[in-house]
Amino acid sequence: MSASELFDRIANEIYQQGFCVIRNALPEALGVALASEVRSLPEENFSRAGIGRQADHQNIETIRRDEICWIDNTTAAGQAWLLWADGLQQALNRRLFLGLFSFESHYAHYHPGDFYKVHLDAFRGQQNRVLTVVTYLNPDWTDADGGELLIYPEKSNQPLLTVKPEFGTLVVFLSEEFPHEVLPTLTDRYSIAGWYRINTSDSNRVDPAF
Ligand SMILES: O=C(O)CCC(=O)C(=O)O
Ligand SMILES: [Fe+2]
Repeated sequence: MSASELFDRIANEIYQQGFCVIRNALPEALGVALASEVRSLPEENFSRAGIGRQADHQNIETIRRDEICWIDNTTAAGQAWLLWADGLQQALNRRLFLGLFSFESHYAHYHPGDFYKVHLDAFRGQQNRVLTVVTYLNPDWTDADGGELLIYPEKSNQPLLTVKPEFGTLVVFLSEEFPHEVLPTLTDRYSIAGWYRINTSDSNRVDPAF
């Protein structure tokens, strides 16, 4: 699938249903570079992620346990990823007039036993995170490894989708509309989670939602 075919497919599915899951979507060489980088970063580059300004440390650990490292363009892999994400941003803006303005993303490492309970990536009305993008960097993932992403409809606890965190799978969804969770993983689980924002007057506030 060419980049433009892939971006067309994402745009169509976002337009029609608000989410899409595509296997083997990430360009192979990019996935390989990212999978290798995330495993070679020093442990101290990763830190426990937060969930909200009020939550204390203990609370956070009952909700999410992953460790994250924000991606910038100081490495070749980071640069290639941000370029790819920019291509997707431009394609979605051209096709859907979404007005996506900026992109932020981090590597996430879930150690065995780690999870992320049901949550939304953005709060309605705050117009901060508009679109979530997740991709997985785990070659040889098996069903026994757990760690699935479950995506729920807005008002139901029956999952719409179960996604295995397999290398190259790409998940895109409207951040305000789909509660989702990561089931406990049994082995090390590596991914990237990213968000496109639109340009609001408060977009320069530090971490408005999270
Ligand atoms: O890794 C995943 O499957 C989803 C991660 C997620 O929901 C998040 O980081 O907000
Ligand atoms: Fe999320």
